[in-house]
Amino acid sequence: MASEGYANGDYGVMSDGFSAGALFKQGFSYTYDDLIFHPGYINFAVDDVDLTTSLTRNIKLRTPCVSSPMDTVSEESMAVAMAAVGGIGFVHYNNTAQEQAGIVRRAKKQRVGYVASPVCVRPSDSISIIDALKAGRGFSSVVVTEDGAVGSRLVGIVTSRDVDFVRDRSTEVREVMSRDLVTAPAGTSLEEAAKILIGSKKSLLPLVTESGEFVELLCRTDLKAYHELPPLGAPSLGSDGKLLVGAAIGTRDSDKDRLKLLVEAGVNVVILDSSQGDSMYQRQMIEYIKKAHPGLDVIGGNVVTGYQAKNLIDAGVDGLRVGMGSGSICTTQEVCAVGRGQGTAVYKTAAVANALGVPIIADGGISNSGHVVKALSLGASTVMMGSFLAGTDEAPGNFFFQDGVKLKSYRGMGSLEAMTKGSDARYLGDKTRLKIAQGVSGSVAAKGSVLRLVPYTLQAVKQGLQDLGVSTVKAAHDGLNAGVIRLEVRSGAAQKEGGIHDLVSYEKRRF
Ligand SMILES: NC(=O)C1=CN([C@@H]2O[C@H](COP(=O)(O)OP(=O)(O)OC[C@H]3O[C@@H](n4cnc5c(N)ncnc54)[C@H](O)[C@@H]3O)[C@@H](O)[C@H]2O)C=CC1
Ligand SMILES: O=c1[nH]c(=O)c2[nH+]cn([C@@H]3O[C@H](COP(=O)(O)O)[C@@H](O)[C@H]3O)c2[nH]1
Ligand SMILES: [K+]
Repeated sequence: MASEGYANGDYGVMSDGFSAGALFKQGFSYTYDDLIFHPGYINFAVDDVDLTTSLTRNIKLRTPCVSSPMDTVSEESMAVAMAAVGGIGFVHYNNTAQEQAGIVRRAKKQRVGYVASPVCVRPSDSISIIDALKAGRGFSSVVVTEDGAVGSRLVGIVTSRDVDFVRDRSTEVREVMSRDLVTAPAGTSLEEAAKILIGSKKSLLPLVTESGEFVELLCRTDLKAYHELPPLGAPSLGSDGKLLVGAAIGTRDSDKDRLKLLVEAGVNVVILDSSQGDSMYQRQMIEYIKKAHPGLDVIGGNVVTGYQAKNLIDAGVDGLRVGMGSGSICTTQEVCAVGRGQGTAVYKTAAVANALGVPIIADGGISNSGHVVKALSLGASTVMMGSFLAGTDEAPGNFFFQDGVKLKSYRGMGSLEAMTKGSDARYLGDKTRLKIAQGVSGSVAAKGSVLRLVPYTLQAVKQGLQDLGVSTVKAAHDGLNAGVIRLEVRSGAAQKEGGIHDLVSYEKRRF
């Protein structure tokens, strides 16, 4: 029984499934889960898959993952970790401009492997401070400096071994601290510092300036953890030679002052953070930034249509953030009746933006490696993740337990909780504004370190691209445009079949 394709002699290659162009013409809004790709031909090894991609017109990344500018996702540790794995973090702006710029400045200063913002105490502090640190932060080795801050003269180190058997917890740190210290000169390479620390058999190695000021800290526990991690590869560095760090700002007049501080702090790229980016506010802001800070890349959004994308590209953006209502904590589609299924949104915006040389960030709705493969294959150059990265060691906030499960808080930036905090800074205490929530506040399971989660996820993404028969992100885009990559919509039953089924119990271990 010859099908139309067979009759043409293509044996179904080009008539099986749909090209993206044909599939997305049908009037439905598709999510990632609605869609499934046909496998292609594999003529390369999985390790030959290269995920190098573009974040913006001018910024390239080795890893197509970025962290969302949300206050339960992206602060200093996340920005450092995302750059360490070859991606980038976007620092949120639900804080004062000074706080945000401080986070950017510290993240950019950080060297991968060294402790981010090491805690210091003063010699006159009581040792109960160590008890509090152990309870709240989970560590008990700290550096003692004259002023109790980084940059001040190093005088000692206290570890739990120094304070274990001291009954009087008001005893001053100076009485118990170790003064016999092994140090390394400021600027020592990680490799060299690691050798010194391992050789010393101590738990901490402070790096000090010639005049004795404490500047950086290497920790044995971290070193052990790194040793067990997949190799991280080269970090994302800016043209300044420092870690690449992004930040979000709004489109109000006050955001111009915020931006000035961010630029002074060395920010490499900014995102204009809005649920509906095709606005006069955003156009005015883009025009302002391009004049005031001509070297700075600007990402506009969010958008979900080709029309919106074209408008922001005409206004001068260097990258676009795509997604409206697809986020795990989003209620925008319910509250405002606008948005789009994320699969359709990525395809439709990328079709316009890629042709004009502007990369797309697929933002929201990423819950597994398959979603990353789908986003990249539908035209995105990077994916932005909120919930996927919330709950990692590097996300802000402390872990807590609920019914025996280890959790961290995660909330939408349009949730009442986030707005109430941010409005104080953003709207200068305007409590008369009617606040309508477009997001919720909740929690997510603990996921370990970004330094493990992202590399494992990307290995799965590489396997996905290999199955599709494409070895680069660009090849995926080209294959989709040429109609060589074929896809179709999964029925409800097909989606069920594609998931785990018919088991009485199972354990899902991802890696
Ligand atoms: N991606 C998504 O689906 C969604 C994301 N969110 C997130 O929630 C947060 C808040 O989003 P939005 O409420 O869209 O923030 P927004 O700051 O863009 O908009 C808030 C309100 O302020 C107005 N506005 C903005 N600039 C203005 C100016 N210069 N003068 C006067 N009015 C101005 C806007 O039109 C809007 O009514 C963001 O972090 C966003 O990413 C919220 C909803 C959906
Ligand atoms: O409707 C919304 N209300 C909110 O309060 C909100 N906060 C964040 N976002 C958007 O969701 C993205 C993160 O989504 P995921 O958790 O699915 O990765 C983020 O990157 C944002 O685009 C929101 N959307
Ligand atoms: K949603």
